[in-house]
Amino acid sequence: MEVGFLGLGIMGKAMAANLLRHGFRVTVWNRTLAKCQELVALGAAVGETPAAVVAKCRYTIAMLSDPSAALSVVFDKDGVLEQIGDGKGYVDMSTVDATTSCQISQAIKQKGGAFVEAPVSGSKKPAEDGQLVILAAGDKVLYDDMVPAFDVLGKKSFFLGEIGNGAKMKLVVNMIMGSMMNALSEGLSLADTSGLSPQTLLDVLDLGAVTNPMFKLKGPSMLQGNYSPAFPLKHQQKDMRLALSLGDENAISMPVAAASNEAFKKARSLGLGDLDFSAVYEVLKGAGGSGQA
Ligand SMILES: NC(=O)C1=CN([C@@H]2O[C@H](COP(=O)(O)OP(=O)(O)OC[C@H]3O[C@@H](n4cnc5c(N)ncnc54)[C@H](OP(=O)(O)O)[C@@H]3O)[C@@H](O)[C@H]2O)C=CC1
Ligand SMILES: O=CC(=O)O
Repeated sequence: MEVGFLGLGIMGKAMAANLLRHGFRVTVWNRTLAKCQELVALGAAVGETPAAVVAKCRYTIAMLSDPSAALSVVFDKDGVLEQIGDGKGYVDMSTVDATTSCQISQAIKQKGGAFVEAPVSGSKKPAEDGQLVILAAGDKVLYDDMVPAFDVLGKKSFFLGEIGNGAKMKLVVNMIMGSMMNALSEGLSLADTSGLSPQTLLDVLDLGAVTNPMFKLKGPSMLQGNYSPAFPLKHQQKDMRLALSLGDENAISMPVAAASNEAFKKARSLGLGDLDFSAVYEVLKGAGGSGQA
């Protein structure tokens, strides 16, 4: 199977490499073209523009930072729309809002192409290991065509029906994840300032009802101040913002998510946006704990 791949950031690079490892022929494009070289070394071909990739490949996957990047790659000059058409499929796996996804879907369908949104749950390591959870929606025929690729990229894929449902599901999941990260950060800070060992807190949490892979993975590195980015904080804040907007549209009160969003915004204002989202701990330590914000 030949696929195009647009966007070689933390996730896109790992996902495209995984497809190559599993025998897919992959043509890559990245806004900063130099980043394609690592994939070329693994056997990828390079397309000079998104349009060139779509012209060459029947199926093209995108993994881009946010709604504005997702729209730009489709609608701008040399974008996906210039070459999409009958018999071609476009699969956007970026985390965006439902409105962005619907806009892309309508434009692609108008040109005769097929569209699936397929954001993923799971971070850098699951992307490297092909263990993502894929939250797809849109054209069912294209979804079925993509199953061999989804089987390589993920451990499970859900087909959620009409366009927008994948985007919304992803935002709900990440809203919960961001709030949990804030709760963990506050707990570590409270333990520390009240004379308890934060490491012992992690050990206690791990044995009780709230144990989870995220606390297990992130907790120890947070205590070491290691925020090497797997999931950049600026993207988590984008997801909180988009989830809150979904809450606004549906008149759902989300005080916990709103407070968490404020902490992520504060972290961004302190220049922590490119670090891992667990760096929000630095803000919560600064708010009352022993650490420096
Ligand atoms: N990291 C993670 O753990 C996870 C991330 N996600 C989601 O996946 C998406 C990608 O995340 P991640 O790989 O971490 O992000 P990165 O910031 O590492 O990569 C972002 C990618 O988007 C490209 N890009 C940004 N702006 C534009 C633009 N205007 N036009 C064209 N390309 C652009 C970047 O190109 P360039 O190299 O030129 O900057 C890069 O390829 C995001 O939506 C994120 O929320 C989902 C699950 C997990
Ligand atoms: O979007 C981030 C993730 O870990 O999932």
